[in-house]
Amino acid sequence: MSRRGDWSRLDETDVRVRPGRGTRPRSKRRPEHADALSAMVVGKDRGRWTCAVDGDKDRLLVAMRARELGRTPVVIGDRVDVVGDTSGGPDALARIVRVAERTSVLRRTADDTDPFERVVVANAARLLIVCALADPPPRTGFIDRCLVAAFAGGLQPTLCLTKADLADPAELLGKYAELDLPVVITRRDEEPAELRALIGDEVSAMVGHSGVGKSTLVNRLVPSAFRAVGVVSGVGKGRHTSTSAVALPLPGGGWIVDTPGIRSFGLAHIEPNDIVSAFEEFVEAAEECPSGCGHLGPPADPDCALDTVVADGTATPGRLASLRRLLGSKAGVDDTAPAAD
Ligand SMILES: Nc1nc2c(ncn2[C@@H]2O[C@H](COP(=O)(O)OP(=O)(O)OP(=O)(O)O)[C@@H](O)[C@H]2O)c(=O)[nH]1
Ligand SMILES: [Zn+2]
Repeated sequence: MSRRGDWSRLDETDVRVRPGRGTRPRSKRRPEHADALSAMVVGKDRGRWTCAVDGDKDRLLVAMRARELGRTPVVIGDRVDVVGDTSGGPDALARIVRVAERTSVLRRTADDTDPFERVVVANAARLLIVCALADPPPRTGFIDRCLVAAFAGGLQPTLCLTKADLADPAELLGKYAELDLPVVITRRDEEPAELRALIGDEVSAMVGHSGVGKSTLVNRLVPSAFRAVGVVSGVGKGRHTSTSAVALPLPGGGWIVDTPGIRSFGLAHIEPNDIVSAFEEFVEAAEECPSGCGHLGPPADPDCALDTVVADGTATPGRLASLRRLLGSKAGVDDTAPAAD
């Protein structure tokens, strides 16, 4: 199988033992592991994965990758099958034998230490884009790039605007009105009840620059008693020692995946049509575009058909402008990456 690009379509047939080289007879297939347990990966540290059996925060185990998995990446949020010592005891080590097809992916961008874009969170339903209304001032460039990563990766982007005691959200909201995004506005002296309800029992990934109030929010969402899960995986509070993402369990059954150390998102692989797909009313028109159309409109794409959707009244000019701003932000130079924390 070709590994790069194909991981999202993995199924159990991909973890068969490979046929021997040359004239050696085919090795027999591995047992199907009918007794495997299903689990969600909630932590990853130095070749060990912490998994929650059936997504239950009270049934944690630590696993290694089974040899038959080859180099299939296993990341936070992955749904995996585990076998072996699944007792979850202090010295118990289970084995991950299968990785389920992913429903969404969040990739971090390549950087100096690693030339490949890599998936950092799998299967998150939502991307919480945390942005302070002031101190630090909001950066729309960063928000736009997060939106592109979410739309292309199949996550529902959600704006989470913090520090509402310091500034009025109206101006910033105006810039995103046409995108129909869920928005929650928070401040540290208030319970984030609305955010809690939005997350529900699903997995949400969280991103934001340093200082926007992510920790403040997480502390409100995740009671300290629940925080122990992060410790098992060797991350959690002492996150300065690690840049791994970690999933923290919420009282409502959902999980929040903080992504410390992720400076920006991998957008290089994204095709314009991946973004257009998230804008239903433009999808059909995009098929009429010349091949390779970037959908930016004139002068870059003078024959782009998306303008016809506005001309016939199906979409507003503002909606197309918002879509094109996102398409443009993918192409733009990423000077919006938050500093490493
Ligand atoms: N005025 C005001 N300040 C806030 C609010 N939320 C957080 N802060 C402050 O903003 C600062 C940064 O908050 P953190 O929660 O540490 O931010 P963070 O995003 O986790 O930052 P890193 O830990 O650097 O990643 C702290 O001094 C908080 O007290 C808020 O709603 N209003
Ligand atoms: Zn086009």
